[in-house]
Amino acid sequence: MAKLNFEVQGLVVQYGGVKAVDGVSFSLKPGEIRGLIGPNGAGKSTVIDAITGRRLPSAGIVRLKGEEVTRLGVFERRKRGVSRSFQRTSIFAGMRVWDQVELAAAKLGLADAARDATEVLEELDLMPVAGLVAGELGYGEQRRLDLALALVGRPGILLLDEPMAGLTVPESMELASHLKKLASGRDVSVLLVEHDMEVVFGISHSITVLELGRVLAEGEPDRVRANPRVREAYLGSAA
Ligand SMILES: Nc1ncnc2c1ncn2[C@@H]1O[C@H](COP(=O)(O)OP(=O)(O)OP(=O)(O)O)[C@@H](O)[C@H]1O
Repeated sequence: MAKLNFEVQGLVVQYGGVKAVDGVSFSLKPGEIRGLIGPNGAGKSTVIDAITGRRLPSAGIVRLKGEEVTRLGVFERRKRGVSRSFQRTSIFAGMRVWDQVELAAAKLGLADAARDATEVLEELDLMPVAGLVAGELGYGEQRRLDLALALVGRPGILLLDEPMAGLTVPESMELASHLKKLASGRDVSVLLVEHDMEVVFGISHSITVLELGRVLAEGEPDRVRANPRVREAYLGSAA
C-alpha cells in the first residue's frame, strides 16, 4: 500500500436542519480496507450516499485518485471508479449470470466488456454458475454476483453497505476472504460498513468509528478496539 487513492475531507450532509454527517474525513490507499462502524443512526449509510453521489453534501470534498468528484452524478462517478454494492438489489433474477455482468461492463463503455466480465467472474469463483439465471443461485452466490457487478470496470473505490447481512457464518467467511483477495489483487480501496464486528476487525486495515455524525476514533483495528471511548460508546466490554 503506497500513495493515497481516495479521500473524504470535512464532509457535511444535512437532512433539513439536522447534520447527519458533521465534518467527517478519512482516506484510503490502494488495496486498503477501511471499516466504517458506529451505532445505529451514526451516519454510515449517509457517508456512503454522499460518496456515491446519491446525496449531495452541504460541505466537504470527495476525491478519487486526485480528482474531485464531489458534485458529479452517480453514473459519472461510477464511470470514474466510485462503485457501490447494493446487496442483492442490483441483480436481475431472470437473467443469466454471465449476461448481466457483461451488460454492466458494456454500460460503462468498456472496450472489451466480455473480457472484463470473465475476469471478474473468475476472481469471484462464479464461472461454474455463469450460465445459470441468477434466481437459481444460492444466497451467498447472489451476494458474490452483486459484488461482481460492482467490480466491472476496475473501480478505484468499492463501497459496501452491510454485505454480510443475512449470510450464514460460512458464507460470511467466504465473502470476507474474497474481499481481502480482491482488495489486494485489484488494488481497489474498500469502505466497509458492516455490523458483524468479527468480520470488520478481521479484514480491515483501518477503522473509522462514527458517533452522531462525527469521527469518534480512527486507526488500526487493535488500537480502535482498545480505545475506551469506543468501548463505552459502541463496542461494549465484550469486544
Ligand atoms: N432520508 C432521511 N431523512 C431524514 N433523516 C434521515 C434520513 N436518512 C437518515 N436520516 C437520519 O440521519 C442520521 C444518520 O442515518 P444513517 O442511516 O446514515 O445512519 P447509519 O449509521 O447508517 O445507521 P444504521 O446503522 O441504522 O444503518 C440518523 O439520525 C437518521 O435518522
